[in-house]
Amino acid sequence: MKHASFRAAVVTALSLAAVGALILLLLPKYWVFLLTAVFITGIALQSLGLVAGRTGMISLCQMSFAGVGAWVTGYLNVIEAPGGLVVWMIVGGLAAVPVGIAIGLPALRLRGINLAIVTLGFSAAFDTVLATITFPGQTTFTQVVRPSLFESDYGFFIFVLIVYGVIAVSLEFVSRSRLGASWLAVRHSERAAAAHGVSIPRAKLSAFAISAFISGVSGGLLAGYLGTLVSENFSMMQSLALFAVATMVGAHFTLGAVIGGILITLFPELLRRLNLPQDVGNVFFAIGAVHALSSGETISETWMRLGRKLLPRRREASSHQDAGRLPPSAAHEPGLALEVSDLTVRYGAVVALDKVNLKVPARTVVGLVGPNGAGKSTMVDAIAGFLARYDGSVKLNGKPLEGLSATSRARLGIHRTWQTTRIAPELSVGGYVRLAAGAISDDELSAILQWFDCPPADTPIASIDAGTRRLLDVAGVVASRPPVILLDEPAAGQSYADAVKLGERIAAIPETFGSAVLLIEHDMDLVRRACSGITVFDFGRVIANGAPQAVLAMPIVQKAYMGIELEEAAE
Ligand SMILES: Nc1ncnc2c1ncn2[C@@H]1O[C@H](COP(=O)(O)OP(=O)(O)OP(=O)(O)O)[C@@H](O)[C@H]1O
Repeated sequence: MKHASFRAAVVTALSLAAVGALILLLLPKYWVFLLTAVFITGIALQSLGLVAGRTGMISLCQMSFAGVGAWVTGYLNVIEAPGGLVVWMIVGGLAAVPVGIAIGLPALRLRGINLAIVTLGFSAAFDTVLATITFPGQTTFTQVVRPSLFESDYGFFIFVLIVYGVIAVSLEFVSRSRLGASWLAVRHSERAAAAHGVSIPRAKLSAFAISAFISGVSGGLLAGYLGTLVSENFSMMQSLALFAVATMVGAHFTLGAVIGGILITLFPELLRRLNLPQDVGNVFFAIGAVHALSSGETISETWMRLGRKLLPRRREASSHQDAGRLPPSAAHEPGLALEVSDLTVRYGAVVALDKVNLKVPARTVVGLVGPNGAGKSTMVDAIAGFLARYDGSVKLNGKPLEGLSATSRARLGIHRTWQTTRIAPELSVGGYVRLAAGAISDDELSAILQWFDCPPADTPIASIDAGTRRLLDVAGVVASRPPVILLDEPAAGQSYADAVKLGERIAAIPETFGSAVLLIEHDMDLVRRACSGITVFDFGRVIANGAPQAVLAMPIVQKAYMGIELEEAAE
């Protein structure tokens, strides 16, 4: 994993160095000056790509964060604070962080259009404030002093390119870390992210904070680039145009941020040469954004897809390394791992669970079966903390869980899978297992993936089929070796042979990893193979409980589950 981050970082740094050298060698000063703006805009786009592209939150006030950074940089320049532009723009970026967190707070509750309105409102308010207080040095025409090493336009281009590279490389590392994986997981499914113990508030606020910092730095760079600034540089319209371009190009890709920077900077230049009004650019950006949203593909993704077709095929996803060693079996408390007492759940008038009791001893696999609508998934939701309220109690190793969120329950040791997988397709196989399992060595990761017949760690999840994703879902929760694992129909979509194999694997989980498993399944062969005990639900009540063979032979179970009439079953 670290190697992949390092490789990506080196590729990014070398590409930027090569592009920078070509620009400096081949282009006249005017174009170098314009391209400096491309990379400054690219930095602002990277910041928006983080919050919108990676984490899935709409931010229509990104240029306001840049405005905060620029204002602070301008102020430090006017008072001749020590450190010069490098320090000023970092301080400017840091000043934007609390603003980013303040804007991120509504994002904890709001999504989509509601979050868009809040961020747009902030942008409009910031416009007014900036127009009133004006930029430091604006009225006295005090130029922001550039670093002495990078004073000329050529020098400042190199300076901006270095800052762009440092931010792009840092984002490469962060995006491959657990924090980066948690942003993608939150974007894809907040519930699934919480089930892995991801703190949704922390993921969202960290995305806003880091994004505001980067945007603030871009504002500081703009101050050094232009010398003096006016409030129009950071207006609401600028934020809207930035968002439209970020959506169109896919600003969370390094390539996308550069393409977006080129569009925003050079399109107005083209329009000026064609004697067309500048506003035409915004119309073009809006159409591009709508196209990207409706086609589901950004310009970067289109280019990368075409690149993959045109360029000679890289070797297919690597095969597994030599089998590593599985992590040791976890030593969880003996006794009852999970105890559910008198659990009642109502959805309005529907009583989904009615005073249900269930026990899962440590290091065992217990099956939970019943016809469709019997209440099995509701049971998993209640145990894992995904229901707003229920009556009764759920205990993990004897400790009541009432009042704890899904994230807290996951951190205490209840991990679950879902009936339909909710794995972020942008992650790699290894990235997903690390998100689900936390600290795990490369060897252990490889061994677990092999144990479940999952593809190697560097395989992109987008390239694997639905059945394999379900296996990966199970591998992720098992790799974390929690006291209790809840598997919701893991064999759905698997072939008979694969389901048999999966049953054997699930039966071996307690011995191999130390976890207890509550298994919901309709495949009775798998249940017989994997479980030491089963509980049968019908209409939200427990109708039978005991050893699999005996319970599945009960007439009441056969009638409820398989539709066999009592009389027939009794014969
Ligand atoms: N969000 C909801 N709002 C209202 N009713 C619900 C909701 N979720 C489940 N129900 C109802 O609660 C009952 C139990 O549903 P649940 O999904 O838990 O059953 P299940 O045993 O998991 O079924 P399946 O095997 O089809 O997944 C059903 O009558 C269902 O219609």
